[in-house]
Amino acid sequence: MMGDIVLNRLTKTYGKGEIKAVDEVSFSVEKGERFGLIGPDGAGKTSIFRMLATLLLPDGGTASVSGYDVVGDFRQIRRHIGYMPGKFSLYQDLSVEENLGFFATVFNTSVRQNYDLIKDIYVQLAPFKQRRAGALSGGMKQKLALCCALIHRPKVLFLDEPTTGVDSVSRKEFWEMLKGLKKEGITVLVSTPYMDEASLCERIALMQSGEMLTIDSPDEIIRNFKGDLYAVRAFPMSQLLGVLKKNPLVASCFSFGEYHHITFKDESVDGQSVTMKELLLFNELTDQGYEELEIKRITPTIEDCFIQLMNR
Ligand SMILES: Nc1ncnc2c1ncn2[C@@H]1O[C@H](COP(=O)(O)OP(=O)(O)OP(=O)(O)O)[C@@H](O)[C@H]1O
Repeated sequence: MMGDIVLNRLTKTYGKGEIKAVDEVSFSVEKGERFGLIGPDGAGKTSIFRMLATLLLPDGGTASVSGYDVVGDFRQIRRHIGYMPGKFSLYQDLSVEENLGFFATVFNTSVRQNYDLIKDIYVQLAPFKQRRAGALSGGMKQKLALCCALIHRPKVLFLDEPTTGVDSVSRKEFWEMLKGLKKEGITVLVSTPYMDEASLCERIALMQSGEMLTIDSPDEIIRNFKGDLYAVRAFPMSQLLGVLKKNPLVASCFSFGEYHHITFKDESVDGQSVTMKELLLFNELTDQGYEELEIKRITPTIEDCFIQLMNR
């Protein structure tokens, strides 16, 4: 099956080729799918968006959007897509209404013609329609930017970190709106540095330093976590990470909020099962004087999977 967005070994380098921002990345997004690019700053997400939106030329590989080639067919693509860049997509000195009207005019259409598509989102903005975009809250700005990216009824929507710097309530609302676009059949490629947003996509690509770590549904990625994950907490917490890292039972260990997350080594130590290792570790740490010790089996999050894949 031919995907709606197809990347085939797409590559972007900067400088004299020494910075590989996007390194032979391949993936395919189906029509109507909500697909997430998940990765920290510098992973290469923005470069991918800019190449797909025909604002940046690839240095290698190919990519197409709805069958149009990003190099040869850039005009068709520009008419066909909606693009919400991470920053500065709005005119700060124009009002809410004026921004929307402007984007409609650029695409040779009117707000009235496509109002039904943005209605659910725009009603939340309507009370502020006279306000300068620059004076809106972060969450409101993002809603307006989404409306502006949708106003010409694009078939494919590119959203580059739409929730960065937005409060958690607005982030939730924003994802609800994205889910609502499913019924319109719009293909959505969205990026985020927030691992907890990964589960809101149907499929995700985890990215780091220009490379894909894995591509799958969030559930499947979690199912593929290698080993059993445990959360460990004890008092005092300060030296515990180092102690765990040195422990021969422990395979991996990293700090995660108020806990440390660990996996045990695969090979059995003196024929001990994982449960026994948990017990052994508990006893060892108790002997070392740790108090209020807690070791519990947990389900990995996407962030745990990311860290595991990164260190593979
Ligand atoms: N114009 C440029 N010149 C030189 N290096 C660049 C340029 N644009 C991006 N880079 C580098 O390429 C790499 C990928 O950047 P990119 O912006 O695509 O990543 P990102 O995942 O979107 O991160 P961010 O959230 O910071 O934008 C980074 O190391 C970045 O410093």
